[in-house]
Amino acid sequence: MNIIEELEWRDAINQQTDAEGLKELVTEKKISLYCGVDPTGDSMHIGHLIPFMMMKRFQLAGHHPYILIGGATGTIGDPSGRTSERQLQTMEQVQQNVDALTAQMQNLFDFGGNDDVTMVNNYDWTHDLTLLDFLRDYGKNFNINTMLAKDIVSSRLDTGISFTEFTYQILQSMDYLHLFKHHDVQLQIGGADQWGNITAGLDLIRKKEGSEAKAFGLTIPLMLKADGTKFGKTAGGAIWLDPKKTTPFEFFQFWLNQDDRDVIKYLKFFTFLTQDEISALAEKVATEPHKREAQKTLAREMTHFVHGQKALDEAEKITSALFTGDVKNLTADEIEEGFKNMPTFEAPKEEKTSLIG
Ligand SMILES: N[C@@H](Cc1ccc(O)cc1)C(=O)O
Repeated sequence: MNIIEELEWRDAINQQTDAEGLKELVTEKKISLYCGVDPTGDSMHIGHLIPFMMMKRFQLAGHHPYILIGGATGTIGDPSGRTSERQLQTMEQVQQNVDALTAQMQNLFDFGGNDDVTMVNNYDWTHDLTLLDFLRDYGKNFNINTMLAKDIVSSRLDTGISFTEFTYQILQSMDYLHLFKHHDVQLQIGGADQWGNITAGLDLIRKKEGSEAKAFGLTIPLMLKADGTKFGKTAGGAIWLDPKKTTPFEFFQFWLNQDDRDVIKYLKFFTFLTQDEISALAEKVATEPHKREAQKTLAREMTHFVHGQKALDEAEKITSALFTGDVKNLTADEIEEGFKNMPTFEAPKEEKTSLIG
């Protein structure tokens, strides 16, 4: 199974520009690929994590990921998936967020250690570009009609979109061109809402580098829950990677409480477990669902990946102490945290049948 076939098995592909071509390329050679994130906040949440988990899969298969932090694009703001204009952040805010996200990425990928990963910031090749060069070298290759037809823009035509946000797709396209030319990056991946930006980049590459240029795009599906509610959000808000915003115990509980109907989908999508390991867990969901083996494995794998072994041990310790009621070895803080984050189970509603009438 090559990496693309593996992603297909994991149901992790939404759209691809040339499925056969990409399969051929990844079997032929080790490629470089990239995915970007904008520093719009000081922490990623689990939604952001998804494309980077896919990058990690490529890396484990021997390919070379480039992680792009959008120090430039973050000063503009991607209009994708939004119904209204963003408020601009100050340059200082953007820089603080770049630092915070860089540190988080360093936790997930082992830079300078075993992981073969490169981190780049698009501010580096964007900040000294003059307005005239921008218009002559890049703007000239973008057709307004094509730009208007992209979902990102067309969905905003009623409410309005500034020239600044309208231009965002050009900035992201410049990144792909830059990485293609200077680092031989041949694939960009992103969430489902990135399709318009990714294909804009491919058009630019073909215009500047020739129609034969071998570059590809791939998006990852939007995660849906079986009960129809939004994945990754709880009553308390998003599930953050920053342990100060979502504690490792809360993070662990989030995964532990997934529905039987979703858990196998998430194991495939989020963990690095093999096909055989996941089939064995699917069997357990079917035969002994009360043991919640699949959920426990999901919670362990994810907490370990994001927070490491020590935090996982701690989360498991609080969970099992609360479960058995044996809390004497917990500190007051641990007990308080446990209770604060205890899942609330809704009692099944009794059917009321009226005896009269
Ligand atoms: N637009 C992407 C982030 C990004 C920025 C620059 C890029 O070159 C690529 C991706 C997002 O909002 O998720």
